[in-house]
Amino acid sequence: MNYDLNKISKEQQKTSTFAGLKKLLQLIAHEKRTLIIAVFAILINSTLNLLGPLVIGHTIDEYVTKKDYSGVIHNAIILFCMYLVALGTSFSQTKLMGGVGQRMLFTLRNSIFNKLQQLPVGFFNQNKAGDLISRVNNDTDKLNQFFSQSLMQFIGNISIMIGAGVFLMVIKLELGAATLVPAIVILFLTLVLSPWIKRTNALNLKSVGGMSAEIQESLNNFKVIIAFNRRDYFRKRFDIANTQNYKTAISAGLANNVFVPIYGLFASIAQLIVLTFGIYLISIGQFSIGLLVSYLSYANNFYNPLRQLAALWTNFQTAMAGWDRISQILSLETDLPLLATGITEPSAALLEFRNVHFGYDESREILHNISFKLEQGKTYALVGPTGGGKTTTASLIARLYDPSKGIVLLDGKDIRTYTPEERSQKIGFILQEPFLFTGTVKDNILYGNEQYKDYTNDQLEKVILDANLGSLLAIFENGLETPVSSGGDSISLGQKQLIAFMRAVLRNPQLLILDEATANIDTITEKLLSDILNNLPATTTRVIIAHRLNTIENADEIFFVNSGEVIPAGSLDHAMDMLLQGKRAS
Ligand SMILES: Nc1ncnc2c1ncn2[C@@H]1O[C@H](COP(=O)(O)OP(=O)(O)OP(=O)(O)O)[C@@H](O)[C@H]1O
Repeated sequence: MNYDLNKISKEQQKTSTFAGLKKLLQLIAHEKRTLIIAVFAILINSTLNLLGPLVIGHTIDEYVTKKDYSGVIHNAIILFCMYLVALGTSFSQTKLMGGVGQRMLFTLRNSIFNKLQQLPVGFFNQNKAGDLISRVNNDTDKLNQFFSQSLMQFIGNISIMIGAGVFLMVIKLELGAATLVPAIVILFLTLVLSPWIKRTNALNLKSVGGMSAEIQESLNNFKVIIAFNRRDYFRKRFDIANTQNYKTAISAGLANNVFVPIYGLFASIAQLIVLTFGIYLISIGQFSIGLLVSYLSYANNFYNPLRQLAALWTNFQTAMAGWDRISQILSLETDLPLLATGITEPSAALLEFRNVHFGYDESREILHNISFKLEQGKTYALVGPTGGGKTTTASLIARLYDPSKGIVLLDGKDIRTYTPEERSQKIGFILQEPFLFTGTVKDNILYGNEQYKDYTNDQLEKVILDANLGSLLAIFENGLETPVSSGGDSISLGQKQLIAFMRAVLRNPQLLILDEATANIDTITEKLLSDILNNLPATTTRVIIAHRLNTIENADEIFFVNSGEVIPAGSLDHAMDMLLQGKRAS
């Protein structure tokens, strides 16, 4: 399945935008009350702004021309009160919408992060972490900016424009129609230019993601970069990503500002029309000076928001481009679905591969028609040349991936019918590169362990001793409280593997997979691990992947994994022969 977010087809993109928009509306559905109050506040604000010019025109025609200064002061006080109320409504809508924006940002980031947690390993193989981080941080912020700052200005400006347009038409129809002609041209230009604005902003967001991916990759590999003195290589790669970002940012900047002068020009043309046509109407006695002053104000009230709408519209297009990138993630379906029903048959085997085929992508099959059974309480070894398919086989046992054809049965049931919790309870997997996060040895041992999560150190130490893991814990200077950093750099690779080993064993799984789990451990500690493995409950099935054949000498059965085949190798000697015969991965 294609999980590469940068290779999503136009068709997929369309569906995901639609699904995404639906989801976006769902995200703010519970804010209905706040939104209604904010819209109400902005409508009051717009109405007051619209009434202002009418009061001014009326003051000129009724009081200024007749030199009635008490009337002027009276209307000035009314205007002042109107401006105060307008200020209050403007403040409250800003506050309300700021809250809506931040809450939406909060929910959205949580939704994306939750979605990322549900996606299968294939998704992370195909996408760069830096790009994903940029989507979670940067793209969501574009939406927040639109919701907290632009949306209400958008509604406010449109309502002022509609109101001003109505006043313009009502006061003098033919003058109103002439004043609004430039707006129709602007509307047409907006419709024509919008897709281009969205596209350039999408490219810019993509390049921000690309740059973030470069930074993340070089930071992750800084030791290798320094050791091989490849700083120049990464500098060049970053330079390319940065140049790309610079170019797309320039295009986006141009696209985002193109409307400002266009709108400005048309607003000025509209004012010229009002002045020329208005003065002509005054000269033939069909219009008053007060009305012309009001009229000019309404024309400004119509065209000024339009000018602001230029900026708001590009904000909207940027937000939508960001939303497209976010919704690409939110609309992804996992290819590891939980099946409601599946094959269930009584089986003596704890795990069975039945005619399993698998490839990481469609172009290349890694496992071809594999069938084998793992029985309860037995120890199995997977041996074979590098790249032969051992980790891939183990990954399918733990359902990190699903077969492209065939079926994996766990305890006689299709493995796809187990929830992730049930599956991880039954299967423990110690990966080649153990994952540790910042905390202590205790935090890392208890990762994902519901049973002992509230145990005190003393209680946990007792559990560790009972599980024969005491000798491993003793290797850590401060025992359970030994600090661990997320990269695991405060401890050695072998120590990391020991923590991963304790973590897996304490969960008491029915099936324990060790993928090169002792590759970085000294011979004495390896002997300790071997004793611990031998003393696991008699029902525990073990699958051991190892290059060092002495690690697997006690295995009940050895499988030779090579070139997409998993073949029973019989004895250790025979496995050794197969390896020595020079069978390499092809
Ligand atoms: N994430 C991946 N995406 C694409 N191909 C992969 C991926 N992981 C492994 N492969 C390919 O699958 C094949 C089998 O790899 P696998 O890691 O299963 O071998 P292995 O026997 O465990 O090797 P090793 O002994 O080095 O750990 C290799 O050709 C490898 O290139």
